[in-house]
Amino acid sequence: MSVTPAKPVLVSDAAVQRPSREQALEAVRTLIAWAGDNPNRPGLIDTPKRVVDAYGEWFDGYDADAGKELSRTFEDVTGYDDMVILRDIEVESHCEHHLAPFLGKAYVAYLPGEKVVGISKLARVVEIYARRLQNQETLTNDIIEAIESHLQPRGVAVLVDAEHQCMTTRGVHHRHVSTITTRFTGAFKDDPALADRFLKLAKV
Ligand SMILES: Nc1nc2c(ncn2[C@@H]2O[C@H](COP(=O)(O)OP(=O)(O)OP(=O)(O)O)[C@@H](O)[C@H]2O)c(=O)[nH]1
Ligand SMILES: [Zn+2]
Repeated sequence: MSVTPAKPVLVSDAAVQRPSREQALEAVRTLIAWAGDNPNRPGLIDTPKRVVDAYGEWFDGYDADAGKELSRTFEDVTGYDDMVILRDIEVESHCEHHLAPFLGKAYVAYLPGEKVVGISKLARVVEIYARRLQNQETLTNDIIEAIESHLQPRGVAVLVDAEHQCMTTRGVHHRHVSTITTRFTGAFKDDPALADRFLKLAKV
């Protein structure tokens, strides 16, 4: 039996330790039986392993540090002082209420202060927070706060547009409803024309 060393969970709670891989496999077997099937039948025998590996991928944001991604900055941008905007960043996340996927796009802009960051790092920040359990509002806030605190820009704008499978495949069963969350800080918050330009450039 392979046992993964227990790591602390992100939100510190003395009563909660990250379980061993074997415990996670057992939990998936339990859910399969709860669904009404036999986890020992040939078609399902390797499923717990696949699900646990998939969880490792879907939730690898817990082991990543957005601050580290934003720590390598550049100062020589030859006087460029307008917003930098990334459109259509893929969001693949899971809601904390149902563990159901929510899929969509993020749009991230910032007005550089002294520091400019490599553009791929902004997409990495989105990915790190998306690969944790949260709701869309928290995802939006987490992205903003990471950029704010590590780059000290003149302002940040984030928009997330996503479809929640907990609304489409269960519960209310409303297809094609997208949820949009936005947050603006600094100059984007103070100047509605700037926020407007962000929305126009994002072409959401
Ligand atoms: N604000 C917000 N709500 C979310 C998000 N993801 C899922 N939800 C909602 O979370 C709510 C959970 O409501 P509950 O009444 O506790 O759970 P439920 O009985 O499964 O609700 P239904 O989905 O309506 O069947 C639902 O209304 C979901 O649509 C999110 O990112 N943000
Ligand atoms: Zn949900």
